[in-house]
Amino acid sequence: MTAAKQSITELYDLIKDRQAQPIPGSYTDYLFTKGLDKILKKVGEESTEVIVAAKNPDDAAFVLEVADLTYHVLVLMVERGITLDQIEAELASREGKMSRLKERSSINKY
Ligand SMILES: N=c1c2ncn([C@@H]3O[C@H](COP(=O)(O)OP(=O)(O)OP(=O)(O)O)[C@@H](O)[C@H]3O)c2ncn1[C@@H]1O[C@H](COP(=O)(O)O)[C@@H](O)[C@H]1O
Repeated sequence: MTAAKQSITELYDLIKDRQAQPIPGSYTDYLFTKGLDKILKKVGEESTEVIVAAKNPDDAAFVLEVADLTYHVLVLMVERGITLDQIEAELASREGKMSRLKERSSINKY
């Protein structure tokens, strides 16, 4: 049996749907109702949780935190009216470009 998957696009569309047709009591509706500051606070919290989880050997906990952050970033994008197409276009514009890798001097002054 293959594991169920939800694509980023499916989740984005579901969140957009929740914005257009709110379901009172749903967590997504709660975030949209609270507004940008609350969504930003959650993105900040979830980012920190990803960083902490990445330091630990528990892969399942790390995956869970990355999924939480992904969901909250998608809510933020919908709130700001940014589409996945815009992100994909930005990523595509970088394809094939040489990264500017060069020796960097070590930082020894604080
Ligand atoms: N992917 C997610 C998802 N990831 C995380 N979360 C919610 O994010 C919250 C994060 O938990 P926290 O403990 O940090 O936050 P909290 O204490 O519940 O809330 P705060 O008071 O801190 O805001 C939890 O309530 C999770 O349920 C999500 N809620 C919804 N989705 C997806 O969105 C779809 C629509 O969900 P509803 O909006 O609930 O219908 C669902 O089918 C899912 O696919």
